[in-house]
Amino acid sequence: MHQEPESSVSLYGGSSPAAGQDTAIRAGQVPVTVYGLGKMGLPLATVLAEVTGNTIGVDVDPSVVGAVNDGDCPVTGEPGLPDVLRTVVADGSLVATTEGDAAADSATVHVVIVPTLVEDGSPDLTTLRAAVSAVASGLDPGDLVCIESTVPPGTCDGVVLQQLIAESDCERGEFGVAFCPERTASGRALRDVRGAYPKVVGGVDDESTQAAEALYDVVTDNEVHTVGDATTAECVKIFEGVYRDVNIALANELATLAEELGIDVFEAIETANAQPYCDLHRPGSGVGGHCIPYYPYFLIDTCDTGTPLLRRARRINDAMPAYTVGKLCEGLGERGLALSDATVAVLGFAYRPGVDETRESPGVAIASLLRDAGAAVVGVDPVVDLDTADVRSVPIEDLTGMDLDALILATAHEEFDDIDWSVFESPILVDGRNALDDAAGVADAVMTIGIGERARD
Ligand SMILES: NC(=O)C1=CN([C@@H]2O[C@H](COP(=O)(O)OP(=O)(O)OC[C@H]3O[C@@H](n4cnc5c(N)ncnc54)[C@H](O)[C@@H]3O)[C@@H](O)[C@H]2O)C=CC1
Ligand SMILES: CC(=O)N[C@@H]1[C@@H](OP(=O)(O)OP(=O)(O)OC[C@H]2O[C@@H](n3ccc(=O)[nH]c3=O)[C@H](O)[C@@H]2O)O[C@H](C(=O)O)[C@@H](O)[C@@H]1O
Repeated sequence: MHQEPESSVSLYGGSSPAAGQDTAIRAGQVPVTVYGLGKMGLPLATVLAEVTGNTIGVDVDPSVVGAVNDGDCPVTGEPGLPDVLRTVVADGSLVATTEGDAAADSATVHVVIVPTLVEDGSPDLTTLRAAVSAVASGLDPGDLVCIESTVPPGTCDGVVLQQLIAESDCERGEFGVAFCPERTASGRALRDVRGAYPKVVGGVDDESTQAAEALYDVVTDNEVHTVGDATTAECVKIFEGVYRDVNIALANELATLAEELGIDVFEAIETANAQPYCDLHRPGSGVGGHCIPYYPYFLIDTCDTGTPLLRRARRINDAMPAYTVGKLCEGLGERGLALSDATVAVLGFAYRPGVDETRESPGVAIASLLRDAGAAVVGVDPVVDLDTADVRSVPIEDLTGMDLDALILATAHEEFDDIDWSVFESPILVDGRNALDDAAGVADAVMTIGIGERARD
């Protein structure tokens, strides 16, 4: 499957001195297989192909594999990625396949970056285990397995390592396992993978850490931060995520206080953040994606130690879609209208601007609450194909001809900046992202999360 170098070089077990490993990686003597070619896996596989010249990408979705092998980029919204992908496919540095077992056979480095989702508050490692099974089928002594999927603490040591030993012919100590988290965000993935931030690596043993350090020293333009073990590295990634969730919850709570106090919370936040000891986040209609809303459960559900703050933050953020709908009800009530009699447009189903992802998305939750209350709902999103049965999807331009009682902005896509608000007959606007200041002059009522009545006047 991989290009057959004169001799494959293993990174684990000291078969080549550290100095030689860099050269071997760049010479294509370290064949790499990446499992998962999604929003993060494809940019990662592309960069690994750039630096190793000998990378295979595995995905279970034949359409993804087909597109990649045609040199087409199935991941949207990533500046620069289509061109780099086309180049590494054309020169043979990257080949995609659905055949995980075969791709594992010829690799000496295996990088796993498949989804780790949460079902009913519990982390679901089914997909991770499936990818690890493919790795096990081709695992050889000297191989290195790097887990980049975000996982609960203890997964590399307690799940991945054990599964590899059970499902391969290798013993502990013959191969390496390291956790090497992706500190990457959609929309800037290529830049982030190449080294916007230091790369963290932590192995199940010192040799794994050193082997992973050798690999990522070649991949990142930034530093490689080694930590004591894989569990510490897993915690680094999750701590970053729960820090964000808790701080967004704080911002959301302060926003509701600001409305009672009649101030503009954004002015207060911006002013407070002007000194280095404060980093208040932004309040809004909710917290979406398959990362930030999920990561707290990687601690809540897997640790015995109580996590009341993480739980409370999740409840506060999960309540923001209902809070947003509640503001609409207030506005409709002032006109003697009930939600069940209203026609409402929800602007934004993606969880954040420009990203084609709706998991845990606030806009989706808001539309569902509106429908449950009997409202007629239309949805508008420039990047997401709305295929929910109960929400009629309309292009932005069709909004102007519609008889709408209200519009709710759930996600501030830049395309919404061009909406001519003057064409609407005095609708109620609920601004979930403080992004509609242009509309204030024309809409009858703009109700912004975090801005009180007095501050609006
Ligand atoms: N999306 C993001 O902003 C970030 C995600 N991450 C982490 O990266 C991991 C992947 O996330 P995304 O790339 O966003 O997911 P995604 O949902 O965009 O892509 C996942 C890809 O994996 C494929 N796949 C599923 N099972 C597979 C298997 N057994 N073998 C091979 N491929 C398989 C799917 O077909 C899909 O193409 C997750 O653990 C996430 O926590 C980390 C940092 C940022
Ligand atoms: C700690 C951190 O900043 N993590 C980043 C995060 O990226 P992600 O794509 O999930 O976007 P995000 O900006 O965190 O937004 C998540 C959700 O939270 C909302 N959000 C975000 C920031 C904020 O101040 N207020 C707020 O309401 C967004 O609207 C969105 O619905 O999660 C990524 C991940 O780990 O998957 C991670 O790589 C990214 O660096």
